[in-house]
Amino acid sequence: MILCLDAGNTRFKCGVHDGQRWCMQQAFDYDALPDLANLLPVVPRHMVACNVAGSAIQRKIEDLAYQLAIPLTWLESASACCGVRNGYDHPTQLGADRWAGLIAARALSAEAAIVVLAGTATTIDLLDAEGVFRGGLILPGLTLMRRTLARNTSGLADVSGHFNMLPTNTNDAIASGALYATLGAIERMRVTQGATKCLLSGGAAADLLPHLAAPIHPINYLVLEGLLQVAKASALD
Ligand SMILES: Nc1ncnc2c1ncn2[C@@H]1O[C@H](COP(=O)(O)OP(=O)(O)O)[C@@H](O)[C@H]1O
Ligand SMILES: CC(C)(COP(=O)(O)O)[C@@H](O)C(=O)NCCC(=O)O
Ligand SMILES: [K+]
Repeated sequence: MILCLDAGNTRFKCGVHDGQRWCMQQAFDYDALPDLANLLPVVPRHMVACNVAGSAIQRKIEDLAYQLAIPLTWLESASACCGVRNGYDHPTQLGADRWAGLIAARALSAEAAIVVLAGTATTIDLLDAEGVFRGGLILPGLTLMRRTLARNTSGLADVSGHFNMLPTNTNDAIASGALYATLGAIERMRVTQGATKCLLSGGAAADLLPHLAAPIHPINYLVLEGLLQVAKASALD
């Protein structure tokens, strides 16, 4: 019984796996973290976590493990793990959530793939057919793009608009601009790297999905799948 926890900059994602299947997979606001023990369907035996949200969140996750009285394994980016090799100049600089996403992608298939995590930031990473992470992009996420425009202009507000190929009002122009920028980066990565297969995950994935060309594989909680692989490789149960 493994508790997998992915701490992102907006929310944390939590999954409980019983060795056969996920008993729970859910995204929570950080307010819920101190009480998470009461929200779990079962008592886990181990926790595997990754965190890109800073040291205060790290301490809260450590407190949770203490409260549950279970060992906590942190996933940190490294040179290699679970059949993936890390091509970053400094492998430990890579966000642990991206590393988990790449590990999950490799476990799902041995084909080359673009891994897109659409969260607070959007990351677009290339995993080649040999399991090497070759490099990737970091963009502001869709919400962050819209919010940044609103914060830094006097004429634009953060009001949700709709996607339009040729927007004719301000709100749609902002929403469509953020989508075009993100879709353009994904498609350009696919074309220039010759890897058309694309795995898509993250809280904003649903906004991107209708606009991306096949083959596109939406996967809920890809980072949790990567953490589970790490748990399995460490023979945690
Ligand atoms: N209920 C929600 N709460 C927060 N963000 C949401 C929600 N539904 C969709 N989103 C979108 O998902 C993004 C957060 O995705 P997530 O994968 O949880 O990010 P992170 O891993 O960075 O915390 C937000 O920036 C927003 O675009
Ligand atoms: C790129 C990120 C900010 C994404 O964070 P998220 O959107 O998941 O909250 C995170 O993976 C991070 O802090 N990475 C470290 C730098 C890097 O990956 O190069
Ligand atoms: K992300």
